[in-house]
Amino acid sequence: MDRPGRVPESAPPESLISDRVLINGVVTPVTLFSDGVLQWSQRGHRSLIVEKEVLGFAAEGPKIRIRALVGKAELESAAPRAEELWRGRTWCSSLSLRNRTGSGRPKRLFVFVNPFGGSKSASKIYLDHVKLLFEDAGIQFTLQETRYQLHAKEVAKTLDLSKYDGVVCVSGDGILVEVVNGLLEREDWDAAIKIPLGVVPAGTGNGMAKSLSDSVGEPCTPSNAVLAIIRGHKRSLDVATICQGKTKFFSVLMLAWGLVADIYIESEKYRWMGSARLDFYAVQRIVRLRQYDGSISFVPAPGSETYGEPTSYSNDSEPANQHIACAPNQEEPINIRQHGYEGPDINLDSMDWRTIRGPFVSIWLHNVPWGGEDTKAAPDAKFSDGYIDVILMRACPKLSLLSLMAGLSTGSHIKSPYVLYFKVKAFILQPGPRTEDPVKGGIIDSDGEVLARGRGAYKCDQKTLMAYDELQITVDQGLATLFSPV
Ligand SMILES: Nc1ncnc2c1ncn2[C@@H]1O[C@H](COP(=O)(O)OP(=O)(O)OP(=O)(O)O)[C@@H](O)[C@H]1O
Repeated sequence: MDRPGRVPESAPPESLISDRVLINGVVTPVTLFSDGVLQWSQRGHRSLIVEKEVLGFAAEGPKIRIRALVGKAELESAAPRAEELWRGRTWCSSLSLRNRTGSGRPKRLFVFVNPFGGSKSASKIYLDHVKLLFEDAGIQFTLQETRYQLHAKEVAKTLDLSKYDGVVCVSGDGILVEVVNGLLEREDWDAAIKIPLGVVPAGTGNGMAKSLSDSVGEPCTPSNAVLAIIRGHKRSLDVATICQGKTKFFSVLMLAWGLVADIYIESEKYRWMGSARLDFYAVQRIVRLRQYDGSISFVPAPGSETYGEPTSYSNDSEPANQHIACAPNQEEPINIRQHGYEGPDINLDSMDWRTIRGPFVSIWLHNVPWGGEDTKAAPDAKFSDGYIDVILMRACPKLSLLSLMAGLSTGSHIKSPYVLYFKVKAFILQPGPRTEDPVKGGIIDSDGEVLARGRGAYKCDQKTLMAYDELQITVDQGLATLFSPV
């Protein structure tokens, strides 16, 4: 608590309660003000903003234990220490009331931990940061380790949400996406999707956690993410519905086709390299650059109307069977859901569509600015503007492409003359074959899930949710809710 006291303002807040109490054995005058500042004198003026810095209180006989975060170093490293012992039950109830009411702090949370995500550090992050801070904040929580792929989605589909004030994912983005898909596949999806979702970065792809922390200029650390959840601030998040006929996937981060998808997915074979695999494989792909035929159509957001040529809406993505989807190279169809959210209720026919024809190097759609902790893919993306950002790359000299890819960490790639960057309300992707090898198709990836693999693409014998064919993407503004630093 080594901070100077409050800077006096012209109209000072009222004192709610004031007393002389024992702090670490020393009688000290303390005041709680109406703006939530707790101020005392001990070797100079010192203060705490109750709603922001105090995690919790506990009455211990005649004493109160206050648990607070004290200083940046502790905030970034580990759990805070229990700080001071104070006297008086009136204080306890005043502080608790201040701390709990109005701020929307969660009291009961359901916590997923993926022990196998990223560098397998989620369990340690849970023990070192999440568990301790939640305990200090007096939050009750239920822990669920994910045991297999899609386990989190399964649990989210049936969880009794009335028992919780939020669902937290100690993982990469993959578990968050599973939870969103699970919630939206419930019959009560419209109530279920309102539950606030928290992300504590513990995977390889922590794009959502990074987007949240960067929006307030904080480092993307587990402690910062946990504190944001404890404080209980919330923000809305757009959800994109990707559909092919009746098959749907709900995305909160991104969709990639072409170079970016090829780098993410094909570099899996170099997983042993850690995150360096992406840079290593990106250079390989740029040296032997592929281009893809195909086209995109979109409803531009205001300000993006000059991109592409006018066209009319047509949706040819209707597989024969209404409840199954089957990629052309698969023998067995994948069963899909029959209940739940069907996507935003908008009349696409009546909208002004535009189109751009390939060949393309890459098509990348982004919902939030960061695709990972080092990838500022869509610098202008907003959590809930109701639009998706499109980053379109055309063929360009290899050196320019290398410098463009290097600019991904700062977002400067969008200034390249070979990149088009604009916002859309709805989007249709018609993926085609590689220009230099037309018997081969590409990969379509959304939020880490391979949605479709074309003929001859990497691991094209594996099952995918959709066929390498036309996909339609629509955005539902602010459908989901996130715990957020502000
Ligand atoms: N016990 C488990 N064993 C194997 N895979 C799991 C397990 N639990 C969850 N998964 C899968 O791990 C994937 C990655 O999850 P997570 O969100 O933690 O990390 P990521 O950063 O998105 O990806 P990764 O770390 O794998 O690159 C998810 O798709 C999830 O289905």
